[in-house]
Amino acid sequence: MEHSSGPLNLCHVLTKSIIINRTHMLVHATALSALIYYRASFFFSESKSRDRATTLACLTMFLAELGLSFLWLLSQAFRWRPVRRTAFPKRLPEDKELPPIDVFVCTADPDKEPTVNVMNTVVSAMGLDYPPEKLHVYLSDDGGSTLTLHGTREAYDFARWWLPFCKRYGIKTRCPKAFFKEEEDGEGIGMSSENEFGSGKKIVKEKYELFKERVNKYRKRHRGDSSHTGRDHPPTIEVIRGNVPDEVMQAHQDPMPKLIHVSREKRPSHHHHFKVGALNVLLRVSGVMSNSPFILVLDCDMYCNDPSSVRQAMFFHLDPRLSPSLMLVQFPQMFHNISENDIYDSKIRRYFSTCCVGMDGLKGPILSGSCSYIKRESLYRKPMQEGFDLMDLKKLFGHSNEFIRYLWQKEKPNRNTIAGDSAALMKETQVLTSCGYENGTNWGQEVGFMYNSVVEDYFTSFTLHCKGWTSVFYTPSKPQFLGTATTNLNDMLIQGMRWYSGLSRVGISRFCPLIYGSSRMPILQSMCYAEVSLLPLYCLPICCFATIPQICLVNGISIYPEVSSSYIMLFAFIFLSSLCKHLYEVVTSGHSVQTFLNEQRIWMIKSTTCYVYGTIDAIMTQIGMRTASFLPTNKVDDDEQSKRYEMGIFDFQTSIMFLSPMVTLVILNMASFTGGVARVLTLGGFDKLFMQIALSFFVLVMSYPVIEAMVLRTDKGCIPRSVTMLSAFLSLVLLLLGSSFLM
Ligand SMILES: O=c1ccn([C@@H]2O[C@H](COP(=O)(O)OP(=O)(O)O[C@H]3O[C@H](CO)[C@@H](O)[C@H](O)[C@H]3O)[C@@H](O)[C@H]2O)c(=O)[nH]1
Ligand SMILES: [Mn+2]
Repeated sequence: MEHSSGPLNLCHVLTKSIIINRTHMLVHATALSALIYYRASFFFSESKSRDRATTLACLTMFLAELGLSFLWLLSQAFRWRPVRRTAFPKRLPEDKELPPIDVFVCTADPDKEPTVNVMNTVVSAMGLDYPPEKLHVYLSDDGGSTLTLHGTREAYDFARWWLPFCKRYGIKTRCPKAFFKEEEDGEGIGMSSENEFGSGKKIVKEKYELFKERVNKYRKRHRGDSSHTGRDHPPTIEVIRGNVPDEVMQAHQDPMPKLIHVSREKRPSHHHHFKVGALNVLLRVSGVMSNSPFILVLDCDMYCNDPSSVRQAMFFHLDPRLSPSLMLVQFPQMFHNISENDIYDSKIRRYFSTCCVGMDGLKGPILSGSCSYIKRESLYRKPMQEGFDLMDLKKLFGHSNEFIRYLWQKEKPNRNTIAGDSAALMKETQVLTSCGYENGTNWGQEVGFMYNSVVEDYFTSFTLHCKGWTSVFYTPSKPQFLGTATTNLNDMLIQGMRWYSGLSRVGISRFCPLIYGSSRMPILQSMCYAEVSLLPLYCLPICCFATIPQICLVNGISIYPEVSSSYIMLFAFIFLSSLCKHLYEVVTSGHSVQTFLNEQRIWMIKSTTCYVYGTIDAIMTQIGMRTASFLPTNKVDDDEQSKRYEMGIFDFQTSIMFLSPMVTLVILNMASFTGGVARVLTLGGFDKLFMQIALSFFVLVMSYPVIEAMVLRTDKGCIPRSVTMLSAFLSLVLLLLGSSFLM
């Protein structure tokens, strides 16, 4: 479907990065081999100076070093062949040749996900720069809330004013909330309010305020009067027509994209599989309503910031060189509420600028759950797979003949675009959204988005990559989507715990990427998947590094080479080489040294909190002692917390479960650093203990915000005295236990 001569897009291999990365890999790997040789030879040498304590401590550290080296090795797959993509907008086919699109927006909890914000996402999706008759927006409401349904109707009414306004004046920011904020901040398109645009803007602003007011009024009036809950409700499907009768809207007869509200049936007796269950329901409902070959998946907070994203995705999906095996085009998740300092690494820079870019040069990035244009067919079968008989299809997809009839849209795309909500069609959708529909089928196992992990995005794209599909990562200069990032420690750690539990669950299951993936995809691609799923395992070496050298230091046990030995250079080199490489990656991705420090610190914090709990949770879920859970992340701002975040001040208002391990380790390092310095001053042995003193010092420098919140701060975000006392006690116990174990 190429329009004019030349391809729709190009993929550039980043040669300079490749040379630097591979050279660094070679040098660093050589140094690591030397370290392994040094440690191993220690155990095989016949030294008299070796006592039980030193052997035990050195053995544990050796295992920790091996663990770190293994994870480092896996992470090199991302650095092997990074690429960048460009596209040629002028070569895209004309509108009439473009395929239809279904947009899936998921929401679950009107308390944590404010309805007005969800509707902003919905309206921004309706505003995508695409022929309206080819665009269908499906909103999944997992909470089964009448507020969301009411809000959707109101949003549709508002969109009737908003979309023509955007079209008329070429407005690029089609999320109303973002548009009005830009205008307030003086970043808008800057026409005076005297002219036609000004009066048009005044009208839509009034309509927007009215829309917000009506939604909020409804929320107040109907709070708590619903007879059903988020876990127990019947299905409802509604093709939205708005609250205002059509004749009132005479002036706005422009064709509008279809908006469909879907709330699947949920019963306590049936596992609903959280977001991924909702996505599979949308897949079926849209399958009988519009059945578009491409699907944009959005979280309810991820609004479309650039209406052209859909066309940008088509540069790849319509490219005949890529298209036969291309399952998805992933845009980076970006966030509108990140402060300059970004103390919690809410941007997840490493993932989007190193991992995704690196995987793009292999078989393609992991699905990120949002901001991705997915090919419907990829969720149904392997690339180019033919030959199913009807019984096979029913076993895979369930008993709906209607759904199966429209399954292979490829032969005749767009044959079932919503003509109206005829009674028969509505009845069919009720069947498809019922909670028992999937019984005895292969939904979530063979077809659709995959169950078995709360990180459905990761696991779905893993299985699809295993089946031979590929994906593309594309980062245009303007952020295509903007979401709400977690900007306080508590939300970040809770979200992290869910992610790392879901990821480790895959890592420890039969789908472990290194085993299951390596025979089904190139080894480098499976290493990337493995690194992501085993990421929480960083907790093991990091917790060793934060305790063992320190306990040994207090006891005068040396576990590193002496300052006078040349081997100390080896340890120093490995330490500096990994820090420098990280710094290089941060700086070349356009970030500051401060970002580098923040990322290091957050990595340490996560390693001692959510990586640990995530792994424990995954193990318990795997052996059946727990059931998986997915509490939606809070998307409501707390003013005081937001202020602290903006100022770059850590907010430690979180549970004791997260605080105590972190604070315990910091206190242990404080104690060992002071004890160690006192020891070398009085008893000598600086030469032997220097590395351990330096390590404790490094941990303390990186943990400065924790120390400050413990010792100096008294505001609401500080670390409570009780936690400090408990942690001091725990670190004493740790020190005594460790010492007695070693002695
Ligand atoms: O039972 C549920 C729970 C959540 N959601 C929706 O899922 C989306 C993502 O949930 P959120 O709470 O924002 O989780 P995050 O951790 O921020 O989401 C990231 O991680 C998820 C995997 O854990 C991915 O699905 C997301 O796309 C990705 O942005 C939201 O729109 C929710 O409304 C549901 O529809 N049903
Ligand atoms: Mn989210």
